[in-house]
Amino acid sequence: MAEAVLQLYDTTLRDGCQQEGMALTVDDKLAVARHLDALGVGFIEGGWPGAVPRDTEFFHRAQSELTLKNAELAAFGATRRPGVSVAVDPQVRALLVSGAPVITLVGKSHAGHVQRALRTTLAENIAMIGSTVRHLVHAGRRVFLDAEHYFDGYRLNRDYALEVAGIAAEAGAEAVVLCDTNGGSLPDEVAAIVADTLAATGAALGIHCHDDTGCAVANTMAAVRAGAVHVQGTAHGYGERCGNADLFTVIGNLALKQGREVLAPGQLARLADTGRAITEITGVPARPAAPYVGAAAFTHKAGLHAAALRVDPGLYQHIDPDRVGNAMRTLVSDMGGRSSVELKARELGYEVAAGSGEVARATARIKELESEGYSFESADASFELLLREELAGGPERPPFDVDSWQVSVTRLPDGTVRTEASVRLRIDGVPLAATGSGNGPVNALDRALHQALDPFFPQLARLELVDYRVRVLTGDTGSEARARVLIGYHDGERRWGTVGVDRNTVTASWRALLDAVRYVLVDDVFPGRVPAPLAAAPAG
Ligand SMILES: CC(=O)SCCNC(=O)CCNC(=O)[C@H](O)C(C)(C)COP(=O)(O)OP(=O)(O)OC[C@H]1O[C@@H](n2cnc3c(N)ncnc32)[C@H](O)[C@@H]1OP(=O)(O)O
Ligand SMILES: CC(=O)C(=O)O
Repeated sequence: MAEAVLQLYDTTLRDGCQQEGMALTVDDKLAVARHLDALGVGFIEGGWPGAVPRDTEFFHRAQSELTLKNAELAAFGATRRPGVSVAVDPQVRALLVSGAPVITLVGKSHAGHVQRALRTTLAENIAMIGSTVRHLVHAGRRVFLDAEHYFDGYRLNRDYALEVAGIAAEAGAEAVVLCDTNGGSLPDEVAAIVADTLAATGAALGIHCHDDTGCAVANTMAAVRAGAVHVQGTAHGYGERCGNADLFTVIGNLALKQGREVLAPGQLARLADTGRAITEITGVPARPAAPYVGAAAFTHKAGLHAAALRVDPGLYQHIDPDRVGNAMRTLVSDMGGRSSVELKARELGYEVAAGSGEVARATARIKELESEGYSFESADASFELLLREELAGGPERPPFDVDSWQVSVTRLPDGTVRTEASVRLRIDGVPLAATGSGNGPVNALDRALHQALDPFFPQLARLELVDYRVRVLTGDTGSEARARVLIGYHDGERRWGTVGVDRNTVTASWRALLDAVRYVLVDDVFPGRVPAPLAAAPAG
């Protein structure tokens, strides 16, 4: 028998927005909807018009500003209130006014919730669901019913849960979406309850899982195996408490592990980019380790893994990252060997061989420097400078020399604090000095360096310090603590990092600052570098 076509239903803009820290503007929501549509999901739930003013505005603006090519817009809302005629219920009316072609109603399927939260009778709740679905279908809308607390409700009172699913289907709901609202279920229970509900009602079933047991994706997959044909989830698993099922993971699993055609041909390769674009808009980072789309999903640190990956990337990767638009990355660290250095060097555009002396020496230096507190995995630029030294057979001629630098922090009588830095450098033997002030020693040193060097090297003007992290590494007994400073830069196109270590935090910072400047200038003094993208900015 042919497998049923699966409906992909995204609820990032409604349930995803119930996540702590998520506060999207209407413009943000419109932008996220465009990305989801471009990916090719079937339904985009935009919010709850009539309840949340921002969502009312979203649906209003969507009518003129959102042209969807693949998806249908769904408005979410509750069934009519107890004892109120559906025709006059203002919230039901707001759903129609939203203009959304699809309406997803939340209805209670847990007898205890009906009696205690809704404070009505079991029969009235059945009537609320039936009459609201019929009303909206009669008005020409496609309707889904989100059966809230379905799995817990089924465990409490199976007959009642089945009655809710049955009445919704009978009234015209296209799918009855079984919700694991509290997210407490496990995959075998979900599979059994979906299968039983399907057998008892014959309704088209959907699944909506929360991740409170860490099983939202597994539960979703189990439900599909058991016969669910409509799958709900959110980008990056955004959602209340522990989140929702991560729709990107579900899509990857369905498409690549089960051969289900959930997206149009070629669209799967947009998955990682869609994930990155959405995090840019929400400002809520995705987990680097998120399957398929995470920045670390195909990132390798262990030396033995790198050795095998050189032979065949499939030896340590479950899929080819290209299939989901992601990329393999290698990290260099003290846990790597020559193969890690070789792979990283190639990633950066250098042709080297693992057996070469240069690679062996770079590997040994990394191990030694990391034992002193350096960390190269987020400092690609510092690694590249080290590698180039080995490839060049010694330190490269610096584009400038440093004579001295100085920082002063002064508290003034009016209570303000002034931080100033001065640097003394030489370019081709010619001395120059500059000063800079900033909101702290690193900022002031950065400005002084720019002040001195930008007139000679205009390409430095693009360099922007975007991240500064300092970690104090407590020494072993008897040795002094050191500071490790990691600095992140952006030049408008690429992002990279440098590292410095010293007992003095400002000196460690200076080293990282200097590496960044040298990194930008090496192309001038050492032409011939094969341009290669540096580590992509992590999604989120
Ligand atoms: C599982 C889910 O995620 S469902 C989605 C939940 N999302 C949201 O709640 C976000 C939007 N919510 C809101 O803006 C508000 O809560 C509103 C507008 C819906 C309701 O606001 P208020 O009327 O002020 O009430 P309050 O927030 O205290 O909610 C309780 C009311 O909702 C009713 N209610 C609860 N569940 C349901 C339901 N499934 N169907 C219909 N009514 C419901 C309760 O009976 C109670 O009504 P009462 O005040 O007449 O007794
Ligand atoms: C409807 C919904 O979001 C839930 O039950 O979890």
